[in-house]
Amino acid sequence: MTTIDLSGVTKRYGTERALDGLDLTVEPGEIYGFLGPNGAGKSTTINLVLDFIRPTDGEVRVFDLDAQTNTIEIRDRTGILPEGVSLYDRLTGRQHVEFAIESKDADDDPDALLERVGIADAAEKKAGGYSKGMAQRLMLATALVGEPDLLILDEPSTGLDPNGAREMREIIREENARGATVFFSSHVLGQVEAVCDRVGILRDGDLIAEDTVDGLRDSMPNQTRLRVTLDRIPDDSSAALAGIESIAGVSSVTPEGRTLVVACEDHAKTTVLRTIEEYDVSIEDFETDESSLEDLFVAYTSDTGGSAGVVR
Ligand SMILES: Nc1ncnc2c1ncn2[C@@H]1O[C@H](COP(=O)(O)OP(=O)(O)OP(=O)(O)O)[C@@H](O)[C@H]1O
Repeated sequence: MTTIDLSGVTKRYGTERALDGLDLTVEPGEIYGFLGPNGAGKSTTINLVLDFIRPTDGEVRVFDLDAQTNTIEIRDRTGILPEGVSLYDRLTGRQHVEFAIESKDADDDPDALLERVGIADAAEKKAGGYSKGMAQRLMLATALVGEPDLLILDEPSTGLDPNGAREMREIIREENARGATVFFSSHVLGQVEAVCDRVGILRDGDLIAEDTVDGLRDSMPNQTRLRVTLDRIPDDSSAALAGIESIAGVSSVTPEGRTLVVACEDHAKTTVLRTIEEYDVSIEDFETDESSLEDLFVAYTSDTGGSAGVVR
């Protein structure tokens, strides 16, 4: 059985093509991270899986069932954390969970679910008064109702503080250990890197890379991250950043106080160091480390970035 199977899926909105012949397979028991910049087509894919929208072309199957003809069974077996909050302001947290339990004909304990997502204290509070993070936690509680076979999480860390994001990762792992398949979309990469078995990178409606995080790293062996500490911030720091960013092989430059973090191909390292010194600053220290998924993501999805190619 395959949990999610899209084959040759194209979705057009008028003349806009959101997906372009997408083939995507998620196996049972996987935690699959679906990455892509804004507008890449992630939410469109999720909406197709749940039959909220229909493909212009191609086939969408979930649990080996046709997404269009077996929608109710698919939704019954799936827990969904949609992008953006959709709560009823006048209902309390517990009422939301109770409603989800009733709709799924499940027998979960609403208080246990609220406790699990860390908002037991706010069970009686109306959702209209929830903070963004609390709202996101409540939506997660409703997604967990009925021990779904598939959890679909669209940008799950939205609105969460670092603690909330860590707790979200723990819940994802627990759900997976129970047997759930997890499919989540994100452009926040730390989340994905920490929990995913496999990652697919979507760009302009096309899956441009798909592998384990380690596999993606191996496919770009020359990609490293350079941390350069300067004696001071250059006078014209934006010109310095632009100058470094324009070097061939550099995919991103991030200033962290007096330290510059540069994701680049190996061969560009010397040019990066030389270019930095042109801005009248001295390099106090530098170190290189293995590229993070974030660097790979930038390299894959930016027009200027590195030598990223298609690895599928
Ligand atoms: N209802 C719609 N009508 C017209 N165009 C749409 C509609 N929904 C999405 N699109 C377009 O389809 C493309 C893919 O959008 P989608 O929302 O799937 O991207 P995404 O990867 O989820 O982005 P984000 O990370 O910003 O949520 C975008 O170019 C978007 O403008």
